[in-house]
Amino acid sequence: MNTLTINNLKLTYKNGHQAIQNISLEVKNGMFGLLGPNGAGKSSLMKTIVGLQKPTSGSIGFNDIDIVNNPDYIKKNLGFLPQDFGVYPKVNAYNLLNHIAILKGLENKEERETQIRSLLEKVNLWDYRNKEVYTFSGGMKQRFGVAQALLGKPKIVIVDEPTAGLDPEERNRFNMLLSDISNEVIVILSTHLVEDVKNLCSEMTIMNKGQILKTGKPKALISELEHKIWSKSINNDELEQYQSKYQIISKQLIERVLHITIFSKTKPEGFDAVTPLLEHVYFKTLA
Ligand SMILES: Nc1ncnc2c1ncn2[C@@H]1O[C@H](COP(=O)(O)OP(=O)(O)OP(=O)(O)O)[C@@H](O)[C@H]1O
Repeated sequence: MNTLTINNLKLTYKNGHQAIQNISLEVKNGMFGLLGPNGAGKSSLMKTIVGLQKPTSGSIGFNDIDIVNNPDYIKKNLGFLPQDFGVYPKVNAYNLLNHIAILKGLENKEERETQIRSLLEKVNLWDYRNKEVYTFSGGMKQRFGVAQALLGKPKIVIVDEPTAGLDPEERNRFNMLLSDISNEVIVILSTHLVEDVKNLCSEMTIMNKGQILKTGKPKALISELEHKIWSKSINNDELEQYQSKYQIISKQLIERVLHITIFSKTKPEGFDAVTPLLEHVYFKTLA
């Protein structure tokens, strides 16, 4: 079992912006969802975990090793799947993996070949090993990204906005692959999509403005909202009046009619009960 322990972490950028404000978290093997809107501080937190920048204060331990002062330990055990690799060179999948493996320090040729073959098979790209990666579809590129992230058998894998730009089928395939690898390693999934967290993560945290607002198992967080979510269709010009009276957590146009969803511990007059979803947890937490 791997454990990542973050204690009282703070990060203030040179311009004075406090991107991380006193974060504490414990993450173990499995898929951990880091959910928050753009600018919440997710990337700042990831970059600090992987040692690309030092925190202003606080500690980060990985398997009981202080990785703020020993960033090499996390770097050796890390797989990173960025949102976008940018431009791929005109190199086929096999050779590109081989190149990355060498950069990652996999010196033994036989060991490299065994790992590359097994990873390409795992991500269903073995038959495409001689194709240049830049010709791959979005889903194939993401699966290639998983293969490169897993080279060197990392103990922690960080994935940034992984399903952006994938069609639903590719997205399912990719999600199953992530779920499969998370049995043995920590996978941190950074995203602003509630959907990905709902489908994949056994633990999650909601972050905004550099702070952790809520942490727990998605199911448990949803059940906290049982019998507290209500909806009603209203006229557009009634919105202000409802806004002043209720805690509105979302507004939606359905067939041009405005529906509001609110949080209330008791049933408000004229509202219908709604089965709570992770979306409600997210919007209630951010509200
Ligand atoms: N190098 C930097 N110097 C100053 N401010 C920064 C720097 N990097 C990020 N920020 C600011 O810190 C805040 C958090 O940014 P961060 O990129 O961590 O958010 P995020 O949750 O990853 O968002 P996104 O999903 O858009 O990447 C933002 O307000 C951003 O403008």
